[in-house]
Amino acid sequence: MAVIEINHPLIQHKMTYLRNKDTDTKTFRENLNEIAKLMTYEVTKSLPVDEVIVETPLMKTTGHVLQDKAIAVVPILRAGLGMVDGIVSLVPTAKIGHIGVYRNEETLEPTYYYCKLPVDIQERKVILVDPMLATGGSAIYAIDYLKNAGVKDIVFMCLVAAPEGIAKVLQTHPDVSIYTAKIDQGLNEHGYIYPGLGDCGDRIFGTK
Ligand SMILES: O=P(O)(O)OC[C@H]1O[C@H](OP(=O)(O)OP(=O)(O)O)[C@H](O)[C@@H]1O
Ligand SMILES: O=c1cc[nH]c(=O)[nH]1
Ligand SMILES: [Mg+2]
Repeated sequence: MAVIEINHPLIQHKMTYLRNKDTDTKTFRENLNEIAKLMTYEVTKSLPVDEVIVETPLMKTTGHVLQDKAIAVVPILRAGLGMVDGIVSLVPTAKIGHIGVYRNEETLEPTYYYCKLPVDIQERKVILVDPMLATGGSAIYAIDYLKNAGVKDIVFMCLVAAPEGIAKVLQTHPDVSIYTAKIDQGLNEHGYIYPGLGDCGDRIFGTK
């Protein structure tokens, strides 16, 4: 499908705080969640709705509600967890799955370690989330896993994407749209996105 870079002043403002190496853990977490929330408005633009009758204090009228099995949010552990609250605070009907994948520091290959998905996930549009799209290895692994579980409709939401990772995902999964807050310049020799924001999982959880 496509890569959509969501340029919005509020997102740009908050991204600058995420990038700043001196931003403390609490502020980092708050901004990450707020950006995910702002991006959700864009990503959910085409969610299906059902027509219902609702009674106001004056009269009956028709309204619309999100279809019951509309979406599932699936964070790629750990850093994806930093986006979940912001998203589900806007979409209360969303179910949540988890896929644990970490990148081997030497080979940069994705290493799978955990997964739990809603039983009806194949009936839902899945918003797969991870703040960072670097080589694309983790995202591609997770998309493969979801497709093997029968999921048909997947979009990928991240905050910072390297051109290399975008190309890899679009090449292997052209049916998956990528929503990102920023397309950055590239990857350094350690597979980190530059200018980037460092190791996102470690900055969210203070593990380094
Ligand atoms: O596109 P890739 O080259 O796969 O890199 C991106 C992945 O790397 C980071 O996770 P990490 O492996 O550091 O695990 P963590 O989120 O638990 O820190 C990040 O959160 C992505 O999941
Ligand atoms: O820049 C990067 C690349 C991969 N994973 C991260 O957390 N940051
Ligand atoms: Mg990760």
